[in-house]
Amino acid sequence: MKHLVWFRNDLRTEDQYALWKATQQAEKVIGVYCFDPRHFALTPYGFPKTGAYRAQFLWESVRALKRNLEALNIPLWVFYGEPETTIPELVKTHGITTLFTTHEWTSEERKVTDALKVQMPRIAFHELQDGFLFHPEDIPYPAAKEIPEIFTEFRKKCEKLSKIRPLVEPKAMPKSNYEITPELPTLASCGITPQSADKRTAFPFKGGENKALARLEDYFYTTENLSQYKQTRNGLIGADYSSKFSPWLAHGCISPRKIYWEVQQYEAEICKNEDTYWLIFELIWRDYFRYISQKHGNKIFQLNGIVKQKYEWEFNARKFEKWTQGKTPEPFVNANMKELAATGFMSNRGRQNVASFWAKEWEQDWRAGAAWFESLLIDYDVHSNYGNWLYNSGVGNDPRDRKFNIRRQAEMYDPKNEYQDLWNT
Ligand SMILES: Cc1cc2nc3c(=O)[nH]c(=O)nc-3n(C[C@H](O)[C@H](O)[C@H](O)COP(=O)(O)OP(=O)(O)OC[C@H]3O[C@@H](n4cnc5c(N)ncnc54)[C@H](O)[C@@H]3O)c2cc1C
Repeated sequence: MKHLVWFRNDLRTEDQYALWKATQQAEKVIGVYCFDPRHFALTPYGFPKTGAYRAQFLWESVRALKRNLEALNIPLWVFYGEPETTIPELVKTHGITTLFTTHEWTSEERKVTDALKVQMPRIAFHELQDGFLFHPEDIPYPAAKEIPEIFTEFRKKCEKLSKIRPLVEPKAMPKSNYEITPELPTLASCGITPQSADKRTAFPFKGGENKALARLEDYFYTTENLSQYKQTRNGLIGADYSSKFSPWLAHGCISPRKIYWEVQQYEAEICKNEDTYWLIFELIWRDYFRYISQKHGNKIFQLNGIVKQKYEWEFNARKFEKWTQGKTPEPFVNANMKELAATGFMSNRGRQNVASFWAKEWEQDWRAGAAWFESLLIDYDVHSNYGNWLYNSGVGNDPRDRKFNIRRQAEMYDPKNEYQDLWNT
């Protein structure tokens, strides 16, 4: 059996189900990653779907994956091209019989997978559920339509009735499995001009599995910041107010299960408190939005979202420019938007405020805001981004439908104006 692992948002070797399965009883295993030109095209709003910060992080993550696979004697083929064009050719030249990949269900990803299946009818496709904390087969909801609309209900039932699966390791292949493959296409060939993040960045993010593990080691064991996580997570400045795991999770450089088991170890060895639990709590939010997107499908991209109530929305291009450039009447919103534009990152507190301002204060089409985040964020993840935008815009899973008082938020979370001074002056 000759196996191909098609990597997408799962750029790791440890605890990666598609790779793990592919390396069981295989005669040959190769990997493929495609920088899909459609991911670098312009959105209808006129800015790129993938901006320079995320593109750079992605490129670093793919390069790291290639090295880590090499250590397992597995070659990684990397193309700039659509998977529907490049993969069938690779399958033919390598006599591949079976394709392993992570199951993706959002419409753009689905279209690509389905087109590929049509083109390769003789290839056995294994799409594995991965990237969750609670595996879909282990949750107490047999069908996606049964996922509750209230997060707390989901969390409590999963915590009570589901177990987190142990980690899995791929098998190394014999040396004869390896073949030399071309270097990665450059970012320039994807139409990206590399851009370095502003020195004021909260974190100098670098892509790849090893960097993810290094951050985990640092945040848990070197600094023991995990012991204060719940108290500091609403911070705005610097590396350590929160874990900064999101870009690695979004690209699949680390699995949420790995983080979960590491928290268990930390709790056994160093300290167990509400703060250490809270990181798991937040990872459950991440899972929740994945399940919500499975449940509601394309509704998560639609103006009225998943609620029945209809709001009046407008799209004013001048307001959009002011919001994206950090030129609104609200200094706290401006500081956050400038940080995003200059670094590709923004704190969770900042994201909630700028989203609320755009959608609730100015009552503008929330999808434009979500598209801007998609372009800029290093940690862009379709489920978390659209799920949170729906939530903050009053068309998602927030039973309270809140609007943030931005001035009050700035007083509470930036009482000495340090954050606003950092970005607004
Ligand atoms: C409007 C809006 C858009 C967002 N878009 C994204 C996105 O595209 N990608 C993304 O990963 N997160 C998104 N978030 C969630 C959250 O802001 C980030 O995950 C978090 O700020 C990342 O920093 P951290 O890793 O230090 O988080 P930590 O506070 O250290 O949390 C640990 C992990 O828990 C998860 N998590 C925490 N908060 C949330 C949340 N509200 N929703 C889902 N998962 C969460 C993340 O995986 C995060 O890495 C968005 C939030 C808002 C309000």
